[in-house]
This record gives sequence, C-alpha cells and structure tokens, in this order.
Amino acid sequence: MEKTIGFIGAGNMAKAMIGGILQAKILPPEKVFLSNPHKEKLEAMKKEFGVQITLDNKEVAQRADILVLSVKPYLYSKVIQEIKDEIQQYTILVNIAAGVSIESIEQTFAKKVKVVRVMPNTPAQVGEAMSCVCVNKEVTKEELQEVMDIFHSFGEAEVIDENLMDVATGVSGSSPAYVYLFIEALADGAVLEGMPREKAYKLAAQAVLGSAKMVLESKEHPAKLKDQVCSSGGTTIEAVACLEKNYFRSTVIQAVQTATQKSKEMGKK
Ligand SMILES: NC(=O)C1=CN([C@@H]2O[C@H](COP(=O)(O)OP(=O)(O)OC[C@H]3O[C@@H](n4cnc5c(N)ncnc54)[C@H](OP(=O)(O)O)[C@@H]3O)[C@@H](O)[C@H]2O)C=CC1
Ligand SMILES: O=C(O)[C@@H]1CCC=N1
Repeated sequence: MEKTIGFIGAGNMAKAMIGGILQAKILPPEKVFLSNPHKEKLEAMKKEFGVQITLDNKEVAQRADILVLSVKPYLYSKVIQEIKDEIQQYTILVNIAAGVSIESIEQTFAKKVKVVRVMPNTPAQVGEAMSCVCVNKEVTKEELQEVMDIFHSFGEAEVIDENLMDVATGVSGSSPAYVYLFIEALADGAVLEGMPREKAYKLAAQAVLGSAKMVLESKEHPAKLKDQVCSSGGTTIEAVACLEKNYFRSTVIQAVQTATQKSKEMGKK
C-alpha cells in the first residue's frame, strides 16, 4: 500500500491493529506513525514494532494519509480540536470509538472531511479481528476499498449501516471480554476437578476456537452443532441443562443488550 497510517493514542486497540497490520505486511513499520502523551509507552511500541513515534499528535496528523483516532471516546473532541488544522482534503479520519457518530465528528470541522467509522476488536493482534465499517459521503469507493484492505489484513471486515454500530459493539467489539470470562470459567472448572491450570487454559481456549471455526466453516445452525455433542443420557446434556437452569443464554443476550444500550447512551453525550 502506498499510503501512510497514523494512530493517535498508543493503547490496547492501537497495539492490536498495529500488530495485525505489520504481521500481514500490508505496510512497513516506517509508514506507521504513532503518538501518545507518555514516552515510555511509545518507546515500548517502537521496540516491539519499529514504528515511527512522537509525543506530538499534530505531527502524526500531518504525516498520516489514514489517521486512526485510537483514544477513549471522551477525548475525541479534545484531540480533534488539537489536530483539526493538520487534516488535509485527502486525509481519511478513522473513528474507532464506541458511541461516537460520524455526524458528531463532521460537526467539529468547518470543512468537508472524510470519515470512516469502524468497530474493530482486539483479536486484530492475531489476525482474527471482526471489524464493522461505515463511511460518510466524502469517502470514495476506492478509499473505502483501501480502508477495507487494511481491516481485512488482520481479520474479517464488513460494511454495515451506521445504525447497527451500537449493536456491533455489543456483539463483536466488546465480546472478546465475555469470551475470555467464559474461557477463564471453563478452566476454573477444570482446575476444581484437578487439572493443572496451564493445561486447563489450553483445553478451554482450543475448544472455543474449534467451536467458533465449526460455526463459521460448516455454516450449520449452532443448535445443530450443539445437538451433535449432546449424547442421549450423556455428560454434555447434563452440563447444558445446568447452564439453562442458570440462565446462561439469557444472561449472554442481556449482556449484548446492555453493551449496545451503553454505546447508544455514550453517543447522546
Ligand atoms: N479495547 C478494545 O477492545 C476496543 C476499543 N475500541 C475503541 O478504541 C479506542 C481506544 O481504546 P483502548 O485502546 O482500549 O484505550 P486505551 O486506554 O488502552 O488507549 C488509549 C490511549 O490513548 C492515550 N491518550 C490519552 N490522552 C491522549 C491524548 N490527548 N493524545 C494522544 N493519546 C492520548 C493513552 O495514553 P496513556 O495511557 O499513556 O495516558 C492510551 O495509550 C476507544 O475509543 C474505544 O472505544 C474499539 C473497539 C475495541
Ligand atoms: O469497552 C469499550 O467501551 C470498548 C469498545 C468496545 C470494546 N472496548
């Protein structure tokens, strides 16, 4: 790719995306720019990835063709005010913040600006992200394609309507955390039954990975795949009955709903 990419904010999501981009070799580290208020964090990122670092957000805004605002949502307006004058006609601003709409970003600029809104997730770091993307009307088809190429380089990416961004946050942006809780709990159960902890994490994580792959690759309904595991009068149906009794599915449904509502509320502020 000819373009440069910049990240303002060197936190969890920037690290995951930079890791994914460099692993996929879609851009060399010299074309990746990164700013953050703390030098130690920047130096650690330079050491790990070899990217270009600076304490100055404006410098990243000047050097990036594609500029990812990877700060917390409440800092968006402050950072945009700071870098506003550095944004060129060709700059593509990438908004990855939960609850921050395209319109709210457009309103901060007194000029036309290209905005891409994305909800990625941290498995970007291992090339297995799910990223949901939408754009404003200033972004051309070719530019959308370039942005999609970046997000495809570290996982799956899909264009969705902006009105689905809050629920995309609930079901994929936030959900790695729910899955880690599940893996941790599976492993705790195994430890309780006498398995060494490291082995328990491996068995639990591989079972989750394999099951997810089955859903994606077999294209079967998850209920059918579940039925294939549940032998009549066997072990699994006992565990499934226990999960149902304790509102497992209902709790997960409510968790997705809660995250979605929170994203909507954040967008109203
Ligand atoms: N984490 C996730 O799984 C996902 C996050 N997102 C979105 O990504 C964005 C970033 O989240 P995440 O990476 O988790 O957050 P982090 O807190 O991990 O990272 C934010 C970074 O921004 C830095 N920062 C703070 N103030 C400034 C500033 N004025 N200028 C430049 N950098 C600054 C922080 O620096 P320091 O800590 O050194 O003060 C920190 O390194 C959020 O908007 C979030 O909604 C979207 C999808 C998934
Ligand atoms: O918790 C958050 O608000 C961010 C957005 C999705 C994942 N992390």
